[in-house]
Amino acid sequence: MSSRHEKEKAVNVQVLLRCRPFSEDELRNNAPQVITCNDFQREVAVSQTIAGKQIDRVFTFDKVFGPSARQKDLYEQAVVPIVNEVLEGFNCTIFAYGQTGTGKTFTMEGDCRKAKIGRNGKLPSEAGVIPRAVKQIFDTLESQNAEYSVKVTFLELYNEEITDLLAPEEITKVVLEEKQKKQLPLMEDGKGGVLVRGLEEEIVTSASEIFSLLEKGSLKRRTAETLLNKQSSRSHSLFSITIHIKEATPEGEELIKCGKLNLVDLAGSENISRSGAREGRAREAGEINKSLLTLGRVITALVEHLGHIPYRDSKLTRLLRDSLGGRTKTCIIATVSPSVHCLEETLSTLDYAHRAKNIKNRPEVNQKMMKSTLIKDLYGEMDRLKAELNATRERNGVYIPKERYSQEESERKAMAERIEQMEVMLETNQKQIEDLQENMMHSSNSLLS
Ligand SMILES: Nc1ncnc2c1ncn2[C@@H]1O[C@H](COP(=O)(O)OP(=O)(O)OP(=O)(O)O)[C@@H](O)[C@H]1O
Repeated sequence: MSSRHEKEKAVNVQVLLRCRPFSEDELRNNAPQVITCNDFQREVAVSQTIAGKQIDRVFTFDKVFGPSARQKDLYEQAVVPIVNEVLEGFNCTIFAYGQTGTGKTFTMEGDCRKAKIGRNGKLPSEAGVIPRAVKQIFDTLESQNAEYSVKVTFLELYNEEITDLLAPEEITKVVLEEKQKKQLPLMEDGKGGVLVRGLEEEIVTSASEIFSLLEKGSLKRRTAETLLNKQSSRSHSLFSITIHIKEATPEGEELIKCGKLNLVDLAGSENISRSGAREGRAREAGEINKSLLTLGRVITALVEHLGHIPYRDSKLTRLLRDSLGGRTKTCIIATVSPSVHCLEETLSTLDYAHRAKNIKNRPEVNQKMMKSTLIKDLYGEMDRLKAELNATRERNGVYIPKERYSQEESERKAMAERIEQMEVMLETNQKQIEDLQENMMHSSNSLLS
């Protein structure tokens, strides 16, 4: 009975396909088109000529957005319901997956510099999922006159190292290299999840505040890319928004509802096939994208119902474990190019995305917390931070308990006073010796004369 009930609650990961328009380069080279999208039928057809024969393959997805689909269309049809669920207290994740240059960043961010809200309160047409979600969240919260708090984190994962894109320090090569050595570690949070130790959590009060943080984070990402010779197509970025909303029960009890939205721009998917083909050499060159490979393995293990799911094998899958087979609602946006030049990668993206449709999650609304419980949790968090601070002191300097510090400090002061007294005594004694010597000189001179 309970297993049937469990099955009823299982929800498949939603998978959308977006095909971008031809780029200027592809148009100039008259690249033949091999992809045809039928948005209404939710189908994508791939035409290939193998040994003179035309072979068509058709894939069906939960939604299909062809080259003429606008940012607004994708957002309204696919993301608005997801953000509403976050506001209802669910955790939701949206991944962008696809070959480099197929529009993952365009879909997730759009052009961030142009994504600011204009004077009329509207976003520009090229704004992507992140700015639109931010706007929807604040518009809803403000229209509900709700008491709420919103906090965001923004991190980059490159070569299994986590960089905080919201950390405040100045961006110089030295600072960045120093940071590369001291990567933020992942820790179990004791509730079955993980947390990134030391990650900045920014409390924000308006959409425009988030836009400037995003801009700062993206700038930091680009600067690091140039200074450290990184390749952006090999890094993953994770932008998370956590919302707490206060509600009152009819009995007047205060409850806190919590929802979280994760927006993930993955590394270019061609990195998996390439690193897979030349795994040994790629690993040496630091080219292998362990997180992307493990993501693929986790998906395989989930859809083939293998006993062991290798979440712990990479940081990306540890961070997003709950989004893959867990209690989070998940959506994957797979991006492809229409051109023949990308055919091989396009087919691999389509196969991968199609397989991911079989992953089942069991979304559960987060339990509302009593305000007093939340405060208790926050005290717990403060204790944890204090312990971390102590640990940091221990590592970076000499840490001694306060009592011992006070005792040693008063001993040090007493000693300094004694030294001062002795210096005065020494000076007086020296003066007396000099006086005596002078007197002796006088006496012997007068005796001689
Ligand atoms: N749907 C679209 N409509 C118009 N232009 C698009 C679309 N998708 C992508 N582009 C354009 O294609 C180019 C490549 O897109 P983008 O940088 O988003 O790719 P990407 O998949 O994020 O690549 P990378 O993995 O290197 O980060 C950009 O110039 C972008 O503006």
